[in-house]
Amino acid sequence: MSQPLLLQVRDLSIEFLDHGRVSNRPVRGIELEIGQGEVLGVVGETGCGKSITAHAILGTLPDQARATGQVHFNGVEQLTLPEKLRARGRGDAISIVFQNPGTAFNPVFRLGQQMRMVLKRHRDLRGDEAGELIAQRLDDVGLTDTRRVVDSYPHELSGGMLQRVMIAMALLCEPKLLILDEPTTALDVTVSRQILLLILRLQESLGFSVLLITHDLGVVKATCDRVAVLYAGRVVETGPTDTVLKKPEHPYTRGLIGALPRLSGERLVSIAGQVPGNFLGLQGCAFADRCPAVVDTCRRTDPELAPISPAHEVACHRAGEL
Ligand SMILES: Nc1ncnc2c1ncn2[C@@H]1O[C@H](COP(=O)(O)OP(=O)(O)OP(=O)(O)O)[C@@H](O)[C@H]1O
Repeated sequence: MSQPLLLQVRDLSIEFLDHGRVSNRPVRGIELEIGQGEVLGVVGETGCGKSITAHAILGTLPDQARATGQVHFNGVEQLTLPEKLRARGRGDAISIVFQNPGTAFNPVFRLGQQMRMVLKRHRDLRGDEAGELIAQRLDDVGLTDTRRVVDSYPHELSGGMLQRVMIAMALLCEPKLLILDEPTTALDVTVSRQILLLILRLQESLGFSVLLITHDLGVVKATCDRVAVLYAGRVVETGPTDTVLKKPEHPYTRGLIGALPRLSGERLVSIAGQVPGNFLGLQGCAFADRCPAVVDTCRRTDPELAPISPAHEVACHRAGEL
């Protein structure tokens, strides 16, 4: 990576506790890096630990969860910081846009009021100054009838418009990192595409970094500089998007690529089997039961993430052989 590092996640593990005992370990030693102005895609099937990793980075894990490892943001370790000092608490550092805009807003306040509350809390801005910035951000996201938008309640706008407002709101405090958790899953294909292109355009002009969580490699291909493929709470392959998609080394990544829709109309090949329901007590490689290239070693030892070429890392005993 050529850019200076903005986010570095080292050996992040997350456990859930039930009556003082560990009931699940959905994240098991995740490693991620994002450079300044870079777009990183985090991809994997449902239940692989994508969202919960984002919550650990933000410092918004549920009370019964415990995170270990390191999350360095701008060189400052976040996991051990008091809540108020965390990057998330400052508003100008990390913002998040969730999948479902319908539940992200307070239904009883007009959208303009909600945006003003954000500016007052995080930037101590109010009055005309706040109004101008809100109008500018709404214009940036393609909502030109700003008066109507700020006077609306959330239920008065379409899903696509609300998603744009959510992006505008997330950018009000000029974050250095924008986390997008399946930002367009709830939208139809055309609107989803417009929103992703919009985010990329804003990312280029405003210069923030993006962590894009998705289960769709097609979206990663169209938008991300680098990609990290997650399986059962671990990164199994990571590298520049072009390299990983053209020369995938992990059988799981190959499976995800095989499941992408083709223009040629070829039949989709989905990966047989399912992600394990609970990752506690897993032995060996978590993908072994679904892997077409499994050998004995895979069932005994969990492979480490290791470089296979500059900037391209894979956690597979068979990497380079297949
Ligand atoms: N509040 C919770 N209590 C207990 N376990 C949880 C909780 N939230 C998440 N988990 C566990 O963490 C696992 C990973 O969840 P996560 O939401 O991060 O998956 P994901 O990869 O983002 O999936 P999706 O694409 O469906 O959002 C879940 O399968 C579940 O076992």
